[in-house]
Amino acid sequence: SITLKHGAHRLGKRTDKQMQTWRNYGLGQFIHWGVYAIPGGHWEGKYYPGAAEWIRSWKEMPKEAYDNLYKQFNPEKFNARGWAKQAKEMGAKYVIITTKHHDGFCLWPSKYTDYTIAKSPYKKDIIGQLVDAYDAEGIDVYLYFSIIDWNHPGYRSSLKTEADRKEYEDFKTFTRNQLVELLERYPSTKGLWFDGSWDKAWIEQAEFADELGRELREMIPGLIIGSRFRADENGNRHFDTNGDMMGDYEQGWERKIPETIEDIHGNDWDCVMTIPENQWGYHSDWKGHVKTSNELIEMLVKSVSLDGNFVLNFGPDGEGNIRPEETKLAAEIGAWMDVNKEVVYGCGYLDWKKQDWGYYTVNRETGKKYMVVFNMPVSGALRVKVPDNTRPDKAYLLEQPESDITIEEIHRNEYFVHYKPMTPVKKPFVIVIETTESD
Ligand SMILES: C[C@@H]1N[C@@H](C#Cc2ccccc2)[C@H](O)[C@@H]1O
Repeated sequence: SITLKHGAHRLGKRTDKQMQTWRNYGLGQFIHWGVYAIPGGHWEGKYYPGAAEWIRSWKEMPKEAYDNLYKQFNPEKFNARGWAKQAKEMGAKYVIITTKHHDGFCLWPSKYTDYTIAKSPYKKDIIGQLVDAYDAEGIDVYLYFSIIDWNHPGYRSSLKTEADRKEYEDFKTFTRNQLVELLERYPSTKGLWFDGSWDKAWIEQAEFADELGRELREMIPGLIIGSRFRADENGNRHFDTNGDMMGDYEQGWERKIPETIEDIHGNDWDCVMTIPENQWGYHSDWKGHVKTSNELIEMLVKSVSLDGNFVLNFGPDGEGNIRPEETKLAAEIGAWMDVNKEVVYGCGYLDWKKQDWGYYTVNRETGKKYMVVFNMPVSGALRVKVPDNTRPDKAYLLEQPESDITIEEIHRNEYFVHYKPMTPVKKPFVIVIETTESD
C-alpha cells in the first residue's frame, strides 16, 4: 500500500462503545423532508418521473418558482412527537433526518443563509423539534447533510476557472460553518450522514474535508461519519487508493443490499431503502412497485444477517403528514418486530452456510442463534449445515418456546429441521436453534 495523508485513518472496525451501539441498531428510519414536498412530484399539472426531492433539476421546473416555494411552506400538520412515536412503534433504534438536501433549504434556522425555515411562514426550527422528539423516544438522532447546495452562490460541481475557485472557498467556509452550527445546536447528535459529495469540486478538497472531519469529531466525541463524506488525495471515495474504507461504515448500499458476507469486506455498513422504487422526498403519485412489509422485513433481516443496518425511508408530505402507505407499513413492521425484535437488535452474521429458506442471525453477546424463515419448503424440512464440532441439540419456535421441533441428522454436519406450520405461513417466522460446540 502507498502512504496517504488523506486516506483511511483507521483499519478495521471501530471498537468504541458509540460504534458498538451503532452496530447493534439493526433498524433505522430515514426522513426526507423539505420544500420539495410541496410540489410532491408535479408541476403545473405535469408529472415528474424522477425522484421528488430532485424536482428542482427537472427542465419543466422554473428555478425561480422552486426557489420561492419556501414562502408557502407552513406544515400545519407537522407533529414531531407523532413521527417519533410511530418510529418507536415500528422498532427503529435510530433516525437520519435531512437537515438540508441538495436544494440548500435548511430545516433549521441557520445563521449562514436566509434560505431557511426561519424565513418561511412556519418559522419554527423543525430539526430542533425532531431531535427533541426522537431523543424523548430514546431513538438516536443522526443528521443528513448534503454537500451539494444548489442555492449557495459559491457552490460549483466542478472548478473550471480561477473565479470558480475563489467562489468555492466561500462555499467551503459556509459548509464548515453550517456543520459546526448543527453540532453546536444539536449536541445529542450521534452522527452525520453525508450525501451529495460526488462532485469533482468537492472530491478535490481532500485536505479541507479531512480537516473538517477532524474538527467535527472533536466537537462530539464518538461522532459517527460514513464513507460518503470525503475523497482521498487521489480522488478516491468510500475506499482510498489502498482500498481501505474512509469513515466509520460503508455508505455504498443505497437502495441495494449485499448478497454475501464477502461483499462487505469486513466493514460496518448501512442500507438506506425507499418504499417505492426511487422516491425519497414526498411524491404524491408513486408509480411502479411499492414494497410490502414482508419484502421490507426480508431486507431488514438480510441486512442484519450480513452485519449491516437497514434504514427505511419516510417522505412526509408538504403539510407534515406521514402518508397512509408509510403509516401502514410502519405498523406492519412494528407488529412483526414486537414478536421478533430479538433476531434484529444486537445481532449479526452467523458463519453457517446460507440456505434457501431464509437467513441466520446470531446475538453477538449471547451467541443465541436464529433461523428467520421466509421460504417454507414444501417438504417442511429446513436444511441446516453446521461447521465441524457443532451439534444442534434443540430447536423451537421463538413465539412458542415450549414447541419442540424435530432435528434429523441426514449427513455429517447436515440436518433437517422438520417444521409443519399448523396454519398457512403469512409472515416470516423464527426458529431458535441451540447447539453444543466441542473443541
Ligand atoms: C439518500 C439519497 N441520495 C440522493 C441521491 C442520489 C443520486 C443522484 C444521482 C444518481 C444517483 C443517485 C437522494 O436524493 C436521497 O437523498
